[in-house]
Amino acid sequence: MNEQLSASQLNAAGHLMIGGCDSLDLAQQYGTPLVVYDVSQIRHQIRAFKRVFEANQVNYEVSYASKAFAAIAMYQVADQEGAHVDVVSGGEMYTALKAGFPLSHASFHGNNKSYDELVMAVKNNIGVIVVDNFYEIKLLNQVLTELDARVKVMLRITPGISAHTNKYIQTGQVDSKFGFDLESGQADRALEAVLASPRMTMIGLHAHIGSQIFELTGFEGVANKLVEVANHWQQRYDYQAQVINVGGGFGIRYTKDDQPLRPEEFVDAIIKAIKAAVASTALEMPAIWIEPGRSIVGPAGYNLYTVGSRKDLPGYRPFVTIDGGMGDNIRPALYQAEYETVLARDPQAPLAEHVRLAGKYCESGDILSQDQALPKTKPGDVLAMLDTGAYGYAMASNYNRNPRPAVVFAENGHSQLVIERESYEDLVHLDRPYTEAK
Ligand SMILES: Cc1ncc(COP(=O)(O)O)c(C=O)c1O
Ligand SMILES: N[C@@H](CCCC[NH3+])C(=O)O
Repeated sequence: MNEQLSASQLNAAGHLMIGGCDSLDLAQQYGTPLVVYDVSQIRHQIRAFKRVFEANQVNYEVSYASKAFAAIAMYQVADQEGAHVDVVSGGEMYTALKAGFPLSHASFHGNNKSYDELVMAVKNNIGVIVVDNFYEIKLLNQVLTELDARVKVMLRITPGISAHTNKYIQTGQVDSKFGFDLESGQADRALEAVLASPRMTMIGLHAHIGSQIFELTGFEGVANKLVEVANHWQQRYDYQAQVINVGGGFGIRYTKDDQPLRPEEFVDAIIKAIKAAVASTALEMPAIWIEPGRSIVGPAGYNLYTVGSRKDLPGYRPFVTIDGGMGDNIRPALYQAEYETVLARDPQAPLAEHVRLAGKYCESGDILSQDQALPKTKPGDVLAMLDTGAYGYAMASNYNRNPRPAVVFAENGHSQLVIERESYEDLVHLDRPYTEAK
């Protein structure tokens, strides 16, 4: 059986179970394509992160990077688990507010926050704004003056560390579009500007080097770099950072070729690196914040699809086509991301062939998997793609005017629809007829 599944995930009939629910029943009840989250896996990972901090006796926040999957239900689960969240847009903030998530427990990120978004954040008592650039410092000062308000801020630093990951998801290299550069002195000037603002309370510094990272060295590098900056700021400006936020990026296992550490092992190493670095300075130990997205929701997510057409060509790997594709998961087309897929009614069935799993979109690049070993399949079979919970639904589109799938949360044998499937009516809801201009 696929190594990413455990025997406990099969029921007596041999079907794949997700959150204690039979995946075939879920496909039947809610239709496909369907995104299903095993909620207890989400909770389990948040708790595992918290335990590492507690074992190391440091103050902390586990800030769920909600861009990985944002929905009212997800913000509710984050809140139930006492997680902090990171939001990157007015839309994520709005969704969190609708979920009743206290924005005072959220950080607001982004390299081009708009005036309206800053107003929204400040009016709703955002916990902290992670300031990215000089334009934002000016705009935020303006907003704070107009609203006669104060806000906590952190500065996002570009640490000059290139993570070994797809270049589209690297963010820590010197010429990244995010954050203040250290070498050129931008970061110092940003600190001066923030300390000079009577309305901003500077609480700490942030860096994020990228996503789906497997090596510890990048994380240890960023930990050391942030302590070095904090130390420099204390010596030069008498400013003591209360928080060091190392971002997220902990890699997860998508296929058998991926052998990452457990997410909490990355964090343990980061905490130890920060503690050791701080011990060699006169700094007081700051709180450590992390911003995991993928590692919290990725492994908890499954995409269920129904098999339709098939194309066989002598000498070529066959195409097995499912009822979804790049509209519900752009990652294979965008990053050559790979996934494992199993036959939901019998993940243990002997593998019979290698196929290309094709999507239904009008695009040659719409291949979810270039080489997937599967048992013999037939139209109507349900396939379960594993570990799709991060940046799948979150990056879904309506390309070809295909409605986006439904999302279901499954836990302890119960399932609940948390995002409805889009209807054709939803697709035209915002359209307005055009009257020819004469
Ligand atoms: C600032 C920031 N924090 C956290 C994350 C979450 O990263 P990941 O989902 O890889 O944990 C990202 C995305 O890469 C990010 O840009
Ligand atoms: N969307 C990317 C990760 C980018 C994270 C955002 N900073 C992915 O699917 O891997």
